[in-house]
Amino acid sequence: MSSGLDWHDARSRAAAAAPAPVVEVVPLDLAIGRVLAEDLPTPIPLPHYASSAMDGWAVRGEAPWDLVARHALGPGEAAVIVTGGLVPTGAEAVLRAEAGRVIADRLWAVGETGRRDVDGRRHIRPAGTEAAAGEPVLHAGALLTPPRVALAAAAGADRLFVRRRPRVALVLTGDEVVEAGVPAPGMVRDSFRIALPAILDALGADVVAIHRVGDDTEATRIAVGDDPVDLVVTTGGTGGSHADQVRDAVSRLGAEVLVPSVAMRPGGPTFLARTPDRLVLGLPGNPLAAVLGLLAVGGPLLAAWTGRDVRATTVAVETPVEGRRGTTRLIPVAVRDGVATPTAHAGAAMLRGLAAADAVLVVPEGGVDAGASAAALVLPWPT
Ligand SMILES: Nc1nc2c(c(=O)[nH]1)N[C@H]1C(S)=C(S)[C@@H](COP(=O)(O)OP(=O)(O)OC[C@H]3O[C@@H](n4cnc5c(N)ncnc54)[C@H](O)[C@@H]3O)O[C@H]1N2
Ligand code: MOO
Repeated sequence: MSSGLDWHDARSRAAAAAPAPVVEVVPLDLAIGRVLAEDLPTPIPLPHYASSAMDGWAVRGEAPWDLVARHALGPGEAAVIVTGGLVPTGAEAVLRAEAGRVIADRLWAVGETGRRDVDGRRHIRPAGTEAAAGEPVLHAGALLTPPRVALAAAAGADRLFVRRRPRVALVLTGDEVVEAGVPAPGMVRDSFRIALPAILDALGADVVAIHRVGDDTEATRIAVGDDPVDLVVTTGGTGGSHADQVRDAVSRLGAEVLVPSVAMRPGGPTFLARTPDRLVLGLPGNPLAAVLGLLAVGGPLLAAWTGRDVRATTVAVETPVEGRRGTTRLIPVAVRDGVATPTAHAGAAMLRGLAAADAVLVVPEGGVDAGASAAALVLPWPT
């Protein structure tokens, strides 16, 4: 395996490989977590009619008022109104229920509160105070959080134009991999079938097919090209030994290699290629190496593809972290009060280090001094 492409270059190339977004229309309940593809102007002002902010009476003119049941008030008239109710034309204020009293069919304002409600022309929410008709209330590229979808609903939307999530097939390679139970010596229990779809989901993509193949180039070629997907993520078989058939399989599909390997450790054998009809992200078989390859290269690819931000942060380190010449080191860290501590058992073939981590420290070749800050990848799952 060559030393690989520089970490930053690999990530830039991955981001640049993202295809133009495909737009689809989804109902509001399926829009949460998606990225809006077009600006959303509200067709109506928000609120779209003058409404009451309190339960009480809409009033016009001075007390006492005659109570009427009409949607137009003359001077000296009042009508019962509830919170959110349509304010009658001519109304100048809403007198709160607790600040008015009806005596012999006539309404009076009570006390200082009543006087303030009326004199201050209070508790009427005029139309258009939140947005004018035609004003965009959400912009293309917005991640559709629950309040943003609620805002779209308030503007009368039933469906939204969103970016389609990339469809992904997983191709898990390895003669020695078993999918259930306790593995015999020489066999390993699969780490990826459950974890990778969940991580890809968090990165904004949908795993729609999963293949298991042995260490066989032709079977791998067929599996990689099999499904109508946008991206294939493979595991194992990247390392350059005689059993590492994934690169050969992808080249048989006429692939252009975009990232041949990355100068990072672990995860260096990660590659990204483009066949005529799909992208292929090749992850190493070692579990930690695979997940870090996915975050390091798949992260910027899928961020650019789905219109989300690459999630990164900075953390401080208490003890110096050594760099490694020509390589970016990736170190799972626990983070407490902004200070990162490497987790134990973080070998490329292990999982405990990542299982205990809150972030992944990105150590440049010069290392990180004690007390200094360094970049860290944010893990796309709750920690
Ligand atoms: N001669 C060389 N050997 C290796 C090199 C190299 O450059 N030259 N690179 C090393 C590095 S770094 C890594 S990382 C691995 C990459 O390995 P592969 O991508 O080829 O993966 P495999 O050889 O198929 O498997 C490696 C390891 O991972 C285990 N594995 C595979 N699939 C799974 C799975 N689904 N769940 C859990 N574990 C899995 C597999 O059993 C092996 O133990 O190569 C180094 N060697
Ligand atoms: O880079 Mo490998 O990914 O060390 O295990």
